[in-house]
Amino acid sequence: MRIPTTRCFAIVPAAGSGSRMRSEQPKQYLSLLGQPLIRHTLAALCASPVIDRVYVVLSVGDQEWDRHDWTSFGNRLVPLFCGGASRADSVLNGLRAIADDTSESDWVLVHDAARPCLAPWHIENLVRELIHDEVGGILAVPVADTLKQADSHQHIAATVPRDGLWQAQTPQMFRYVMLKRALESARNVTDEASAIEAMGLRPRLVRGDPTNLKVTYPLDLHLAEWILQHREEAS
Ligand SMILES: Nc1ccn([C@@H]2O[C@H](COP(=O)(O)OP(=O)(O)OP(=O)(O)O)[C@@H](O)[C@H]2O)c(=O)n1
Ligand SMILES: C[C@](O)(CO)[C@H](O)COP(=O)(O)O
Repeated sequence: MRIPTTRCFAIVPAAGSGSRMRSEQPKQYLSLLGQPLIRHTLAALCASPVIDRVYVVLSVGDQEWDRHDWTSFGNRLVPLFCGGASRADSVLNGLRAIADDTSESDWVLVHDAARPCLAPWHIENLVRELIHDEVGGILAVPVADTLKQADSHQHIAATVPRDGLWQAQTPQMFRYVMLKRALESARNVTDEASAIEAMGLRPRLVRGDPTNLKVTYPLDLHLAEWILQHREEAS
């Protein structure tokens, strides 16, 4: 793939506590095929020829990071101990921390540390589709199941038409200055795209696939292991 002249940086929010995983360790450090889960995520991003540098946003008190050897990634990987109370805070703190190393028009790909099965083609498809886009966009997958709206007694109140509904993933790719301004003015956003939407803009949906899952619950760790071991079959 032609390397874009505009630079692309990755920011990896990795300062969460993983409460839904119900594990002693923050889930980003749980063992996945003998390596900390986060190493798979960082390896996928650092191996990409279209990403110039990977910044991983760790919690200020992260005790785990320094127990591992990250030297194989060289200077392509930069840890930032500036995680915040929410994922959006962590991303914004990361953007502020790299202000001197980026230009306003650089692209930023925000990717969850908790998505270790990111494949090269996911990154390449996203960058190819968005590199000349006015706004940017996200990897996402069309909803496949029928969706039900629950009432307060967990009975079905309604069936939600799934036409046009997509499940958001990461990376989410926006220009540095647009994303920083959007997150500085947004309130209670779940992802970068919703901050951009709050500015009245419409990010593009780039089709991914379910293998780029977010490890949220214990079962997800086993699914991620299977995906990484059966990458060819799974794609
Ligand atoms: N204050 C936070 C919260 C989350 N994250 C990161 O955002 C990503 C996606 O969030 P999620 O899956 O919700 O992770 P956790 O918040 O750790 O999980 P939980 O909601 O179960 O506590 C994860 O890589 C997580 O480390 C972060 O950097 N800073
Ligand atoms: C950003 C994200 O992965 C898109 O699906 C998701 O919103 C993260 O949500 P979480 O609650 O922080 O896991």
